[in-house]
Amino acid sequence: MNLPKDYQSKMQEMLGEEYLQYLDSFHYSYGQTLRVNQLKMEPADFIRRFLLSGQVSWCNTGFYYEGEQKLSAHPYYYAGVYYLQEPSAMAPAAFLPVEPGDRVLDLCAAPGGKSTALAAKLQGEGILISNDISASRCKPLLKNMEMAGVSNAVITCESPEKLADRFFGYFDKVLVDAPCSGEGMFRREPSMVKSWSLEEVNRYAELQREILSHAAQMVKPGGYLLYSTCTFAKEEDEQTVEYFLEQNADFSLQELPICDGIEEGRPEWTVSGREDVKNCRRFLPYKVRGEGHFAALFKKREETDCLDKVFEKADRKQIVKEQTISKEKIPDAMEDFMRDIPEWKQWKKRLFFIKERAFLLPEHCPDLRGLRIVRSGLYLGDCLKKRFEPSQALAMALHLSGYKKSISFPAEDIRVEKYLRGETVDMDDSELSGWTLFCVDEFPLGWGKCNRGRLKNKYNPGWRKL
Ligand SMILES: C[S@@+](CC[C@H](N)C(=O)[O-])C[C@H]1O[C@@H](n2cnc3c(N)ncnc32)[C@H](O)[C@@H]1O
Repeated sequence: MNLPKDYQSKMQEMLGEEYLQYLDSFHYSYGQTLRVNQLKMEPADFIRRFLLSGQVSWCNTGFYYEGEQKLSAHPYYYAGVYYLQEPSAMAPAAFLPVEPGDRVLDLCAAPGGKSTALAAKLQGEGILISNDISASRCKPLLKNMEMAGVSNAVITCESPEKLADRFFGYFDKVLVDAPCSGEGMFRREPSMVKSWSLEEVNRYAELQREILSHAAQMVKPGGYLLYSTCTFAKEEDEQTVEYFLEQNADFSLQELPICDGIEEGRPEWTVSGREDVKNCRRFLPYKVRGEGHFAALFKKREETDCLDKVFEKADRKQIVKEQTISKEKIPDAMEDFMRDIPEWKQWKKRLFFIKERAFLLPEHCPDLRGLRIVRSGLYLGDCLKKRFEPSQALAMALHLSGYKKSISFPAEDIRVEKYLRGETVDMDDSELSGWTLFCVDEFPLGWGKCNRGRLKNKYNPGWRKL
C-alpha cells in the first residue's frame, strides 16, 4: 500500500508507537460481514441458517460470516434479508437511539447502509427522510431501500440548507454520516488513497461543519444528532465536534457505548483540550474487527433559554404542514388487485398519485412540495388502462402472508435462481393464475403472472442476477 508521505507523517504523529500496528492491519481481514434486516427476519433465526463466526459487538444485528458462499449471490441477499456492511459502519445507526414512531432524518444517506438500518429500527412506524445531495448516488439509495422492504421513507435529493429551511425543529433523530477524507477505508478501498491530501482534509472539515450547522436546526428540543465519519483525521473528527459544540450551546455530547477495542475520543486532538470529547468513539482497525470510523452523539436541550430562538422556532415550525393525500377515485383494477392485501383498507387513507403512479405515503407525511423528491413513501404500482401493474417495491415490502396469492420455494430450488435471472418458471400447481408473489423460504423476491402451470417473470429487469 502506497500511502502519501504527508498522511504517513500525520498518522505517525497521532498514533505514536501504535503506528506500526496500524500499518500491520493492512495485512489482515475479517471476511464477509452483514447486518440482518429486522424488517424481514430476526437475528436469532438467521443464526440458525448461516455459518457465522461471531456477532459484531456494537450492533446486535451485525455478524461475521464464516461460510464459503458469496453472500452477494445468495437469494436472501436479493430478498433483502441482509445488507452487506462493514462492521464499524454499523455503529452510527446502532448508536442513534431510534424508536418506532420517530421522525428520523438521514442527511447524507447514499447508498443507504445506515438508512436501511434506521428503517429497520423504526419497524414501519414513524417516518424516515433519507437525503443525499448527489442525484447519481440517490439511485443505489433508492434500490437498497426498496430491496430492504422499507415502506415509510421519503427519499430526497436536496441541500442540507434547503431541508433546514423546511424542517426546522422537526426531527426526533438526525444522522449526519458525513462526506469525509475516507482514511478509515484505505484498507478496503485502496483507490481512495489517491484523492487524499492535507487540503482535502481541511476542505472536508469545513463542509462537515456547514452540514452539521444545518442538521442542528432540524433537531427538535430534546432530540438527538449523531455525527459520524470514516476517517481518522482529528480535523474532521474531534475538532469538528469541538467546533460544533462551540457554535451550538444548546447541544451536549452524550456518552456512547464502549466495548471490544473501541476507543474514546481524544481531548488532546482538539484545539482547546476539552474533556467531553471522550464521549465520542473511535474505531481503529488494529483494535476492532472493522475499519476506521468515528462517532459522536449530541443531544439538544429540552428548552432553549434564548427567547429569540424560541420565537423564531415557533414561527418556523408552523411551516411544516402535512402532505395532502390524493382525492381522486381509485381505479377499479387497482382496487381489485389491492383487495388481496390485508392492510389495503388502512392504506387507502394515505394514497398519493403522480400521474398513473400510485404511492403509499408514510403516516403524517410532511408537505413535500418544492423539494427534489426521489421517492415519496412506498411505490405501489402503475394504474394503466384497465389494469394495475404492481411494483417491485411493493413485493419487497410485503410478507408471504401479505398477499393472498403467494408461492414459496426453498433457497436451493433451481427455480429461485431461474426467477432471479428473469426466466419463466414452471410451477407445481397448475391452478394458480394471475399475479403471484414469488418468494424464497417465504421472503418475497418479486412478482410473476401465472398461467397454466407457468410463471411469467415480472422481476425488475434492472435487478436481475447476471
Ligand atoms: C459517507 S457517505 C454516506 C454513506 C451512507 N450514510 C451509507 O451508510 O451508505 C457521504 C454522503 O454524503 C453525500 N454528501 C456530500 N456532500 C453533501 C452535502 N452537502 N449534503 C448532503 N449530502 C452530501 C455524498 O454524496 C455521500 O453519499
